Amino acid sequence: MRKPIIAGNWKMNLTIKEAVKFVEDIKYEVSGTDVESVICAPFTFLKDLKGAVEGTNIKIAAQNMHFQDSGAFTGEVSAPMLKEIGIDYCVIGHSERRQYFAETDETVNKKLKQAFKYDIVPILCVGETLEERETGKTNEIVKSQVVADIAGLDKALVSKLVIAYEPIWAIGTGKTATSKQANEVIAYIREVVKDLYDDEVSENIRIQYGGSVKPENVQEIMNEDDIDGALVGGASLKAADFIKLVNF
Ligand SMILES: O=C[C@H](O)COP(=O)(O)O
Repeated sequence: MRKPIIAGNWKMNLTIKEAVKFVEDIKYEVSGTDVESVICAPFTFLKDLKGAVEGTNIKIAAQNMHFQDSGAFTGEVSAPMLKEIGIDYCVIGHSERRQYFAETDETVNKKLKQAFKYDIVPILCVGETLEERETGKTNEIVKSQVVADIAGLDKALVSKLVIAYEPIWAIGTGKTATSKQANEVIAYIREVVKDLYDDEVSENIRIQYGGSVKPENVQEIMNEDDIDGALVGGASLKAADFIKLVNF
Protein backbone atom coordinates (compact mmCIF):
# COMPACT_ATOMS: atom_id res chain seq x y z
CA MET A 1 0.00 0.00 0.00
CA ARG A 2 1.52 3.30 -1.08
CA LYS A 3 1.31 6.20 1.34
CA PRO A 4 -0.22 9.29 -0.33
CA ILE A 5 2.14 12.27 -0.52
CA ILE A 6 1.04 15.88 -0.93
CA ALA A 7 3.94 18.28 -1.50
CA GLY A 8 3.70 22.04 -1.66
CA ASN A 9 6.34 23.54 -3.94
CA TRP A 10 6.62 27.16 -2.92
CA LYS A 11 9.06 27.99 -5.73
CA MET A 12 10.57 31.49 -5.15
CA ASN A 13 7.83 32.83 -2.86
CA LEU A 14 7.17 33.87 0.77
CA THR A 15 9.59 34.95 3.53
CA ILE A 16 11.10 33.00 6.44
CA LYS A 17 8.65 34.68 8.81
CA GLU A 18 5.69 33.72 6.63
CA ALA A 19 7.02 30.20 6.20
CA VAL A 20 7.33 29.58 9.94
CA LYS A 21 3.85 31.01 10.53
CA PHE A 22 2.52 28.71 7.78
CA VAL A 23 3.88 25.67 9.63
CA GLU A 24 2.36 26.89 12.90
CA ASP A 25 -0.98 27.24 11.11
CA ILE A 26 -0.98 23.78 9.50
CA LYS A 27 0.81 21.52 11.95
CA TYR A 28 -2.18 20.28 13.95
CA GLU A 29 -4.44 20.15 10.90
CA VAL A 30 -2.24 17.86 8.80
CA SER A 31 -0.98 15.52 11.50
CA GLY A 32 -4.07 13.36 11.98
CA THR A 33 -4.10 11.96 8.43
CA ASP A 34 -2.28 9.06 6.83
CA VAL A 35 -1.08 11.45 4.12
CA GLU A 36 2.55 12.53 4.06
CA SER A 37 2.89 16.34 3.97
CA VAL A 38 5.99 17.85 2.39
CA ILE A 39 6.99 21.49 2.01
CA CYS A 40 9.50 22.30 -0.74
CA ALA A 41 11.00 25.62 0.25
CA PRO A 42 13.74 28.06 -0.84
CA PHE A 43 17.20 27.28 0.61
CA THR A 44 17.25 30.17 3.07
CA PHE A 45 14.06 28.90 4.79
CA LEU A 46 15.15 25.31 5.28
CA LYS A 47 16.88 25.48 8.67
CA ASP A 48 14.11 27.51 10.27
CA LEU A 49 11.49 25.22 8.78
CA LYS A 50 13.25 22.13 10.13
CA GLY A 51 13.01 23.73 13.57
CA ALA A 52 9.36 24.67 13.06
CA VAL A 53 8.29 21.12 12.09
CA GLU A 54 10.12 19.40 14.94
CA GLY A 55 7.79 16.98 16.70
CA THR A 56 5.40 16.86 13.72
CA ASN A 57 5.33 14.48 10.76
CA ILE A 58 5.73 17.28 8.20
CA LYS A 59 8.73 16.77 5.92
CA ILE A 60 10.90 19.52 4.46
CA ALA A 61 12.32 19.46 0.95
CA ALA A 62 14.79 21.55 -1.00
CA GLN A 63 13.89 22.53 -4.55
CA ASN A 64 17.26 21.73 -6.11
CA MET A 65 20.82 20.66 -5.25
CA HIS A 66 24.17 20.18 -6.99
CA PHE A 67 25.49 16.76 -7.98
CA GLN A 68 28.98 17.23 -6.51
CA ASP A 69 29.85 17.09 -2.80
CA SER A 70 31.79 20.38 -2.86
CA GLY A 71 33.92 22.55 -5.09
CA ALA A 72 34.06 25.70 -7.18
CA PHE A 73 30.37 25.93 -8.06
CA THR A 74 29.42 29.50 -7.12
CA GLY A 75 25.84 29.86 -6.00
CA GLU A 76 25.16 26.15 -5.63
CA VAL A 77 24.11 24.08 -2.60
CA SER A 78 25.26 20.49 -2.10
CA ALA A 79 23.55 17.36 -0.82
CA PRO A 80 25.81 17.11 2.26
CA MET A 81 24.88 20.71 3.11
CA LEU A 82 21.19 19.77 2.94
CA LYS A 83 21.78 16.60 4.93
CA GLU A 84 23.62 18.55 7.61
CA ILE A 85 20.34 20.29 8.45
CA GLY A 86 18.26 17.12 8.16
CA ILE A 87 16.52 17.68 4.83
CA ASP A 88 14.34 14.70 3.88
CA TYR A 89 13.40 15.31 0.24
CA CYS A 90 14.65 17.29 -2.75
CA VAL A 91 12.78 18.23 -5.92
CA ILE A 92 14.95 17.31 -8.88
CA GLY A 93 14.50 18.16 -12.55
CA HIS A 94 11.50 20.46 -12.18
CA SER A 95 10.50 21.74 -15.62
CA GLU A 96 11.38 25.30 -14.53
CA ARG A 97 14.94 24.10 -13.78
CA ARG A 98 15.06 22.31 -17.14
CA GLN A 99 13.66 25.35 -18.99
CA TYR A 100 15.41 28.29 -17.29
CA PHE A 101 18.58 26.71 -15.86
CA ALA A 102 19.54 24.30 -18.63
CA GLU A 103 19.07 21.12 -16.63
CA THR A 104 19.27 18.02 -18.75
CA ASP A 105 18.42 14.38 -18.16
CA GLU A 106 22.14 13.84 -17.67
CA THR A 107 22.43 16.33 -14.79
CA VAL A 108 19.12 15.13 -13.36
CA ASN A 109 20.46 11.57 -13.32
CA LYS A 110 23.62 12.72 -11.50
CA LYS A 111 21.52 14.63 -8.97
CA LEU A 112 19.30 11.63 -8.27
CA LYS A 113 22.36 9.50 -7.54
CA GLN A 114 23.82 12.22 -5.35
CA ALA A 115 20.58 12.66 -3.38
CA PHE A 116 20.33 8.93 -2.67
CA LYS A 117 24.02 8.88 -1.64
CA TYR A 118 23.05 11.26 1.18
CA ASP A 119 19.77 9.53 1.97
CA ILE A 120 17.69 12.39 0.61
CA VAL A 121 14.61 11.18 -1.29
CA PRO A 122 14.34 12.82 -4.70
CA ILE A 123 11.02 14.02 -6.10
CA LEU A 124 11.81 13.60 -9.79
CA CYS A 125 9.74 15.79 -12.14
CA VAL A 126 8.93 14.75 -15.69
CA GLY A 127 6.37 15.98 -18.19
CA GLU A 128 5.65 17.02 -21.76
CA THR A 129 5.10 20.39 -23.43
CA LEU A 130 1.80 21.31 -25.07
CA GLU A 131 3.31 20.77 -28.52
CA GLU A 132 4.51 17.31 -27.53
CA ARG A 133 1.04 16.43 -26.24
CA GLU A 134 -0.69 17.77 -29.35
CA THR A 135 1.54 15.71 -31.60
CA GLY A 136 0.77 12.57 -29.60
CA LYS A 137 4.26 12.29 -28.14
CA THR A 138 3.42 12.41 -24.42
CA ASN A 139 4.27 8.80 -23.61
CA GLU A 140 7.39 8.82 -25.75
CA ILE A 141 8.74 11.99 -24.09
CA VAL A 142 7.88 10.93 -20.56
CA LYS A 143 9.39 7.49 -21.11
CA SER A 144 12.64 8.94 -22.46
CA GLN A 145 12.90 11.25 -19.43
CA VAL A 146 12.21 8.49 -16.90
CA VAL A 147 14.61 6.02 -18.57
CA ALA A 148 17.44 8.58 -18.76
CA ASP A 149 16.82 10.11 -15.34
CA ILE A 150 16.83 6.87 -13.34
CA ALA A 151 19.54 5.10 -15.38
CA GLY A 152 21.97 3.18 -13.17
CA LEU A 153 19.84 3.32 -10.00
CA ASP A 154 19.27 -0.02 -8.34
CA LYS A 155 15.80 -1.28 -7.52
CA ALA A 156 15.98 -0.62 -3.78
CA LEU A 157 16.54 3.08 -4.50
CA VAL A 158 13.93 3.36 -7.24
CA SER A 159 11.36 1.84 -4.85
CA LYS A 160 11.90 4.84 -2.56
CA LEU A 161 11.83 7.44 -5.34
CA VAL A 162 8.89 9.80 -5.82
CA ILE A 163 8.09 10.79 -9.40
CA ALA A 164 5.95 13.84 -10.14
CA TYR A 165 4.28 13.79 -13.55
CA GLU A 166 3.79 17.46 -14.42
CA PRO A 167 2.56 18.28 -17.93
CA ILE A 168 4.29 21.61 -18.58
CA TRP A 169 1.16 23.07 -20.20
CA ALA A 170 -0.73 22.58 -16.91
CA ILE A 171 1.78 24.31 -14.62
CA GLY A 172 0.58 27.65 -13.30
CA THR A 173 -1.85 28.00 -16.20
CA GLY A 174 -5.09 26.96 -14.49
CA LYS A 175 -5.33 24.19 -17.15
CA THR A 176 -5.37 20.89 -15.32
CA ALA A 177 -4.96 17.62 -17.10
CA THR A 178 -8.19 15.73 -16.47
CA SER A 179 -7.79 13.18 -13.72
CA LYS A 180 -8.17 10.46 -16.39
CA GLN A 181 -5.44 11.99 -18.59
CA ALA A 182 -3.13 12.26 -15.57
CA ASN A 183 -3.87 8.72 -14.47
CA GLU A 184 -3.22 7.31 -17.96
CA VAL A 185 0.26 8.83 -18.12
CA ILE A 186 1.04 7.87 -14.52
CA ALA A 187 -0.07 4.28 -15.16
CA TYR A 188 2.18 4.33 -18.21
CA ILE A 189 5.14 5.54 -16.10
CA ARG A 190 4.44 2.64 -13.74
CA GLU A 191 4.62 0.28 -16.74
CA VAL A 192 7.93 1.82 -17.82
CA VAL A 193 9.31 1.26 -14.31
CA LYS A 194 8.01 -2.32 -14.36
CA ASP A 195 9.77 -3.01 -17.66
CA LEU A 196 13.01 -1.52 -16.34
CA TYR A 197 12.82 -3.27 -12.95
CA ASP A 198 9.98 -5.52 -11.83
CA ASP A 199 6.43 -5.66 -10.44
CA GLU A 200 7.53 -4.96 -6.89
CA VAL A 201 9.31 -1.70 -7.77
CA SER A 202 6.44 -0.52 -9.95
CA GLU A 203 3.97 -1.25 -7.16
CA ASN A 204 6.08 0.54 -4.53
CA ILE A 205 7.11 3.68 -6.38
CA ARG A 206 4.96 6.70 -5.59
CA ILE A 207 3.91 8.86 -8.51
CA GLN A 208 2.32 12.27 -8.05
CA TYR A 209 0.47 14.52 -10.46
CA GLY A 210 1.35 18.22 -10.63
CA GLY A 211 -0.18 21.09 -12.60
CA SER A 212 -2.85 23.49 -11.30
CA VAL A 213 -3.90 21.19 -8.46
CA LYS A 214 -6.09 23.03 -5.95
CA PRO A 215 -8.48 22.19 -3.11
CA GLU A 216 -11.37 22.01 -5.60
CA ASN A 217 -9.85 19.29 -7.80
CA VAL A 218 -7.52 17.38 -5.48
CA GLN A 219 -10.05 14.75 -4.47
CA GLU A 220 -10.93 13.80 -8.03
CA ILE A 221 -7.23 13.48 -8.84
CA MET A 222 -6.50 11.44 -5.72
CA ASN A 223 -9.39 9.08 -6.50
CA GLU A 224 -7.47 7.72 -9.49
CA ASP A 225 -5.85 4.32 -8.87
CA ASP A 226 -2.33 5.10 -10.02
CA ILE A 227 -2.02 8.63 -8.62
CA ASP A 228 -0.35 8.66 -5.20
CA GLY A 229 -0.22 12.35 -4.52
CA ALA A 230 0.19 15.86 -5.84
CA LEU A 231 3.01 18.36 -6.29
CA VAL A 232 1.28 21.69 -5.84
CA GLY A 233 2.64 25.13 -6.69
CA GLY A 234 0.36 28.16 -6.47
CA ALA A 235 -2.33 26.57 -4.28
CA SER A 236 0.23 25.51 -1.67
CA LEU A 237 1.09 29.06 -0.66
CA LYS A 238 -1.85 29.59 1.69
CA ALA A 239 -2.05 27.54 4.87
CA ALA A 240 -5.84 27.11 4.64
CA ASP A 241 -5.52 25.68 1.12
CA PHE A 242 -2.64 23.39 2.04
CA ILE A 243 -4.71 21.97 4.92
CA LYS A 244 -7.54 21.23 2.46
CA LEU A 245 -5.14 19.63 -0.01
CA VAL A 246 -3.76 17.24 2.62
CA ASN A 247 -7.24 16.42 3.96
CA PHE A 248 -8.61 15.77 0.47
O1 LIG B 1 5.82 22.11 -8.63
C1 LIG B 1 4.64 22.40 -8.84
C2 LIG B 1 4.15 22.53 -10.17
O2 LIG B 1 5.03 23.21 -10.98
C3 LIG B 1 2.72 22.94 -10.30
O3 LIG B 1 2.54 24.30 -10.12
P1 LIG B 1 1.03 24.88 -10.06
O4 LIG B 1 0.31 24.06 -9.04
O5 LIG B 1 1.19 26.30 -9.70
O6 LIG B 1 0.45 24.65 -11.43
